[in-house]
Amino acid sequence: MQNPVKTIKTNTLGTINMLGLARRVGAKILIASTSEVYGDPMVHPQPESYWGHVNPIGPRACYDEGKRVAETLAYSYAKQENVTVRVARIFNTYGPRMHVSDGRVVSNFVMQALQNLTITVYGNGKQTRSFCYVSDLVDGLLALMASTYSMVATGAAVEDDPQRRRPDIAVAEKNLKWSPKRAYREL
Ligand SMILES: O=c1ccn([C@@H]2O[C@H](COP(=O)(O)OP(=O)(O)O[C@H]3OC[C@@H](O)[C@H](O)[C@H]3O)[C@@H](O)[C@H]2O)c(=O)[nH]1
Repeated sequence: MQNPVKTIKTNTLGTINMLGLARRVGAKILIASTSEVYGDPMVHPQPESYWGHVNPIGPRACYDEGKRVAETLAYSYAKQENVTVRVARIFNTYGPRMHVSDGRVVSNFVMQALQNLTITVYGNGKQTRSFCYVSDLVDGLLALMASTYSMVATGAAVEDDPQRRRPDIAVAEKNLKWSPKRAYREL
């Protein structure tokens, strides 16, 4: 990632600006989200109901978390401000008119093959992706914008209440020599 700070600013502040504009002019707004909201997923294939497995401070975090915040903003504006939002989680898309230095795998391999350069397979090459041809993506986005379907939840307040929380404090114990002093029974 070339510019992590600009990446997260664009995804957060940029989305706030656009959602504010949509509210002002009464527009329906499409949030072009990403499969990256699932991080390195533990569930395959990934349904919309899956919350993901994202490293919040990893090298991709500004993009992944920025997009997650963008989705949160969209649904918050929908619930609180009645903005009509549609969120599409776009997977790896390819097709004509990709920029030669886009950097994604399909255009990289095509450019490398055309220039007789070595194909750059990152890592062990065992990773997989689902690729979507650009016209299929456009068809899907048009259908989404034309539909009345929205994922805005209307359930009870406890709908995403975490089932378990318990911190592993080994790192703080080792590096900070910190551990909690008070047990429940003393309070
Ligand atoms: O030259 C390359 C480029 C990429 N790769 C590999 O190919 C795989 C795909 O990587 P890409 O850079 O094309 O993109 P990704 O699939 O990770 O994400 C991209 O498409 C999906 C969208 O949701 C994301 O927003 C977008 O960044 C990765 O495992 C990557 O390591 C190579 O082996 N060589």
